[in-house]
This record gives sequence, C-alpha cells and structure tokens, in this order.
Amino acid sequence: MTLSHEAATRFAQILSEALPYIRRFVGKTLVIKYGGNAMESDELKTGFARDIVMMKAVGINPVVVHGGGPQIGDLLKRLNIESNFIDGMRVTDSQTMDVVEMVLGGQVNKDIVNLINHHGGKAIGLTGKDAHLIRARKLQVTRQTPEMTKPEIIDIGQVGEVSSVNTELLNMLVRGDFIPVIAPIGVGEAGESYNINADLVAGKVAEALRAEKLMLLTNIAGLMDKQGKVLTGLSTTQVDELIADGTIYGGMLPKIRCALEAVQGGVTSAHIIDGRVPHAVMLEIFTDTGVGTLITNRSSS
Ligand SMILES: Nc1ncnc2c1ncn2[C@@H]1O[C@H](COP(=O)(O)OP(=O)(O)O)[C@@H](O)[C@H]1O
Ligand SMILES: CC(=O)N[C@@H](CCC(=O)OP(=O)(O)O)C(=O)O
Repeated sequence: MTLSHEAATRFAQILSEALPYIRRFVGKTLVIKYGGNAMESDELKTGFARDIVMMKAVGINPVVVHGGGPQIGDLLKRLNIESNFIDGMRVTDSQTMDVVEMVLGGQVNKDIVNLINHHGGKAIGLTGKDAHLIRARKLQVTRQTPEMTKPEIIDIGQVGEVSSVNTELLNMLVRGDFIPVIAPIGVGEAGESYNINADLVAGKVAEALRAEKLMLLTNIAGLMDKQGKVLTGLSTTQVDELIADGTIYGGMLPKIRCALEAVQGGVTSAHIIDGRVPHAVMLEIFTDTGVGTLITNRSSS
C-alpha cells in the first residue's frame, strides 16, 4: 500500500494523538466480551478483529470471552429442540448442553480465533475445560413472590457459575504474546460440563486477572431507562431499583450484575457498549468519557 503525502501526514497525526491513550493502557489487561450483533456482520467482525490485533501490537493485553446465544438458538431450532430462558439464562438439559458445547467450543470459538489470526494476531482458542481454565458449579436459581413463605428453587439444568479461573494459564499465554479467546463452558468437579452465560465468565476472568477494564459488547446502546436514555454511573441501589421495577430484564440482568461484581472485585471499570458501532472497542479506549454505560467502583455502593 502506498499513501499520498497528505494521507500519510494525516495518519501520522492521528497515531501521534493516540499516544497518551495508548500509554495509559500499555501492559494492562482488558477483558472483552464479544457477542450479539457485532458478531454477525462481516464489516463489524473485521473491525473487531483489527482492533484486538492493534491493541496487542501497541502493548495492551486483550483477553476475549465470546458468547454465541443466537448461534446456539439457530442449531437448536434446526434440530427441533425447544429452548427456554429464565432470568436471561438458557435452561440446559443434557441434549442442549451437547449443542452448546459444539456451537461455542467448535464453531464460534474457531471462527473468532481464525478471524483474529487472519488479521495478524496470535489468537488461541480455549474452553473452560482446557487446563481447567474455568471451574464451575451448578447455578442455584431461586424465585420468591410476596405470597410465598420461602424462595422456590428452580432447576435450570447444566447452567453453571464460575468457581475459579486458571490465571496461571492465561498469564502464560499473555506473556507469550498470545490472545486468549475463551468459550464460556465450565467444568465441574466430576468433569461435567456447564453452560455459563458469557457475560458472567468475562466478569470473573476480568476479576481474576485484575483487569483494567471489562468491556461487554452488546446489541444495544447501553443500559437504558424506560424512555430509552442511556444510563451511566449508577449505584448498586439504583440498579436494584431498576431491576425491581422491570426496567432491567432478560439478557441485561447478567450483564449489569457481573459488571457490578467485577468492579467490586478489583476491576477498575466496566463498560456496557454498543457492538453495532464500528470499532466500538477502539472508541472506548480513545475517548475520555467512554461510550455506553460506565460502571466504576464508586458507582458500586
Ligand atoms: N434496561 C435495559 N437497557 C438496555 N437493554 C435492556 C434493558 N433491559 C433489558 N434489555 C435487553 O437486553 C438485551 C441485551 O442482552 P442480550 O440480548 O443477552 O445481549 P448479548 O447477546 O449482547 O449478550 C437488549 O437487546 C435488550 O433487549
Ligand atoms: C446459561 C446461558 O444462557 N448460556 C449462554 C451461553 C452463550 C452466551 O452467553 O451468549 P450471548 O452472550 O451471545 O448471549 C447460552 O446458552 O446462550
């Protein structure tokens, strides 16, 4: 590629202006949850992969955790297997678990690894089973209505929550200049598989690595109020109120909960950002106020 003198001057200026932002994050770990719409369009996929490779090239350490709910849904539909969600979690019987493992660990993980590597990165794909990267236990879901004297336990099958993360493996890969790409499948004490919401895995990985940032890419502008205004800097109490009055529901529930937990667990900031915007990840790094919904430790009390 040859650039005209003007174009080269513009490039040089832009790169030079990026320096203070880059320096702020050099050597720091950023955990990015990739999923939703940003994973469906080719243009957005390419932009995402290039952002990740660029980050690594300038000395920032990205760790990617991916979702794949729509892709799992597609295959379940083709196989005529019904799928239900409770509080944003897919009810997972053993047949569904097989599909989840195939789609996330096989198809989606390798697609993302391939994409990043195609753009010059050294991505390495893992599920929670590799070197016990993500140990998990069964997630207990309870529900209580005012009429009930005690909470009812709801069995949602092989859905897990993270009990530990093998940071030794991740740190070894990061030091070796690899970009870990993690599928949200956990392994239980008896070797059983767990389907874990990808946001929850990203939050726990960020906490375990003491990441500078947790970025949750999604298919919406951020956490919004009932009028569609993007909310930012909320306290835990405000979030609880928004959950209680039904403003936050479905897939946004695990997202907001894990963002709050991550900042309480030592991650400097968590961001819920719009994956439909090209280069959403870079934009987040190169703006002072950030894009979408910001959650920091100050907001988590
Ligand atoms: N208060 C809220 N603000 C924004 N989105 C919300 C809110 N409450 C629920 N949602 C829903 O959560 C969805 C995002 O969750 P999900 O579809 O699981 O995303 P992803 O696949 O990116 O993880 C939004 O598209 C929206 O339908
Ligand atoms: C328990 C649970 O719900 N697991 C998710 C795992 C994938 C995921 O989280 O994908 P998205 O981020 O694209 O929604 C599922 O089965 O869909």
